[in-house]
Amino acid sequence: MKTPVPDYLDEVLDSLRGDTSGANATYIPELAEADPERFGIALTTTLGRTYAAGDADTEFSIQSISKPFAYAAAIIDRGLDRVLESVRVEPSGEAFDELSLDGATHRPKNAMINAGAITTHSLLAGPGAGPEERVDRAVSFFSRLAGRELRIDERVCTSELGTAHRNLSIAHMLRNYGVVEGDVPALVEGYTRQCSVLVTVRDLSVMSATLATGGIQPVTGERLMDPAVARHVMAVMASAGMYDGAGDWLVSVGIPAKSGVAGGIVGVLPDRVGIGTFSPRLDQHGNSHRGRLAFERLSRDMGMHLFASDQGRADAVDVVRSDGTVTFALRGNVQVTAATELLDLMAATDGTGDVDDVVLDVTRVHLFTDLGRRMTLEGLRRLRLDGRRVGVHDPSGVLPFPDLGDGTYPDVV
Ligand SMILES: NC(=O)CC[C@H](N)C(=O)O
Repeated sequence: MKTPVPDYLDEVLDSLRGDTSGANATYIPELAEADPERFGIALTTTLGRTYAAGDADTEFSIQSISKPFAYAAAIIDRGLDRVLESVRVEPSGEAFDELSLDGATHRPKNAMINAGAITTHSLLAGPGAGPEERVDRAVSFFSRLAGRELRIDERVCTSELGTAHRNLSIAHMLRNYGVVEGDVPALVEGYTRQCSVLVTVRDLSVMSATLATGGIQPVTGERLMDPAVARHVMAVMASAGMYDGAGDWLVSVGIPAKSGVAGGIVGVLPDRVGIGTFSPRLDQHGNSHRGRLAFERLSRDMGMHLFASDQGRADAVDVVRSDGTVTFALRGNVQVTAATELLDLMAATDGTGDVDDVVLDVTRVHLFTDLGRRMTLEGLRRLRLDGRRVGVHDPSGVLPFPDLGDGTYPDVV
């Protein structure tokens, strides 16, 4: 059998291909030259599977889609408090390139508009970092998120730097108010290099799936950020990622997202999927027109709206019984839903006198929330009090030090 998911994605692209509304960005001359017919989509689940259709392997510059990921890196490098001192988390309702600062604090309103993103870039790689280190930090972090070595498109970068007057004026304004320090042209060059990293929709979907899992790259299994950082970034994407179209996007698509002027859009549905689309013609907000329509289709057809209440989560508990052993295999993120399910299933083994051993298999768990962990361990503790032998199978260490509350641990199996 062949999975029908790529066929579905193909159908989505085919149904939208004829819509040629909008236009390539022209303020970066190199982008005006891009083939406007390109159209690609990819979707990566939190379990690490990628499905793609159309121009899924075409590279384009990441542009503003770099902003949420650079923001995550800055929070990792400097700590959230330090970053919040420089950049606020309020939606601006303004265009991406607005010469915008909060009136009272003279701070950029969020990290998704250029003023905030230039500031974020200045915070990369620690206090003493120079321009090159900041760019290296961005490129290497993006590469780990994508799971492959990414590179900068020097032509796009040079092209943008030739006409970067607006970003230079934003950066001078930031420098004037003491929001950023040091050499302004070098800062704008670094930010522009960050925006010129080449990606495909596959890369974008894997990068955003890493936010969806709460910071674990779902293909390589590497933890790249704390769940709190991923949550913070997704929340800011939801409120400000689509600039002055953010409210409309959140209502009609309902997927936290970030667009770039080269025509990419990245979207993330926590605990479920990361999505990337690419189509160069932009609407009046500077967001890809057909990309938006593709997101609307996915949201509608696949029930992906963040606030839809009728959708199951990827998290699940499988129960396998054999010869006196019952294995509970957990999957996804273990929070209140999966943990209550697990406890109910554990309680149901009570009546079965033929079970001696209980094994908890957490091989496919991305993370335990605090609550999920406490509930799971409490279930194991109670099963042991009932006279069962309990063991945990945890090859990747997602449930470290599973103290059952009395200083003892389950067996390792
Ligand atoms: N919206 C965007 O993608 C803008 C990114 C572009 N590099 C700029 O700073 O103008």
